[in-house]
Amino acid sequence: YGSTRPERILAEVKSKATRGDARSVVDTIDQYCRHQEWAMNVGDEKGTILDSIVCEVKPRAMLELGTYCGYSAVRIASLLPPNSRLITMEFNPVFAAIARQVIAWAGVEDKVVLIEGPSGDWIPKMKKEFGLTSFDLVFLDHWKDCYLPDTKLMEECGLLRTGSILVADNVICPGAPDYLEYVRGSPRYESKYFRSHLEYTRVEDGIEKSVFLG
Ligand SMILES: O=C(CSCCNC(=O)c1cc(-c2ccc(F)cc2)cc(O)c1O)c1ccc(O)c(O)c1
Ligand SMILES: [Mg+2]
Repeated sequence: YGSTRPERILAEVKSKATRGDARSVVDTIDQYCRHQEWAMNVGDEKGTILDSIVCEVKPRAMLELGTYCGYSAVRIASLLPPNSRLITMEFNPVFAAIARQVIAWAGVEDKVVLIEGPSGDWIPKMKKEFGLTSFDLVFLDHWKDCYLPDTKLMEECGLLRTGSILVADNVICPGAPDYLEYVRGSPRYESKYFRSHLEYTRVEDGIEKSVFLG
């Protein structure tokens, strides 16, 4: 039931996942999207790659571009050390409203700040709005043709420091060719491709991890 896919995902979480248990929220969404209806969460396979990077980096300040239903926000927040923050940005108010409820159900709302609006408007304001110096880790999972312009904007706004890490979903499917060419060709990045599959399918996709060298 529910009129939109995100509403049906939220309904599934409320009926099947244990309140306050982030892992059960993640597993419930994966189960639903694998067996009932596909949705554009990073998913379990690529999610495991993301988990390993989050655990390795232990970010104090992390940014996610593209919240959707909050699946990866919950996944990431459950791994963050105490007094670390994930700022997650969603353009679509309908997605944001659902994500807030999924994040609350998982009990990670004290680690997640969800902001709504276009990334191009928000990125120049982040330092002032959040008292930030830079992001330790950025997860790009929003419009694929925004990966490159937003990366350049984050560089220009001084939101990346030597060692900041960019993790990009969907670099093969739907694909972000201009972004890939940039981070792989630029002397300012050290890039690595993690081969995987499009969430819940056998279609090839992958995650690109790029370290900003300053
Ligand atoms: O949806 C958006 C943009 S943000 C979501 C970006 N993410 C994707 O597009 C995305 C897509 C796919 C994918 C889709 C179809 C396929 F056949 C194959 C792959 C997979 C992913 O993992 C993704 O992350 C939005 C914004 C503002 C609005 O007003 C609005 O209506 C919609
Ligand atoms: Mg994605």
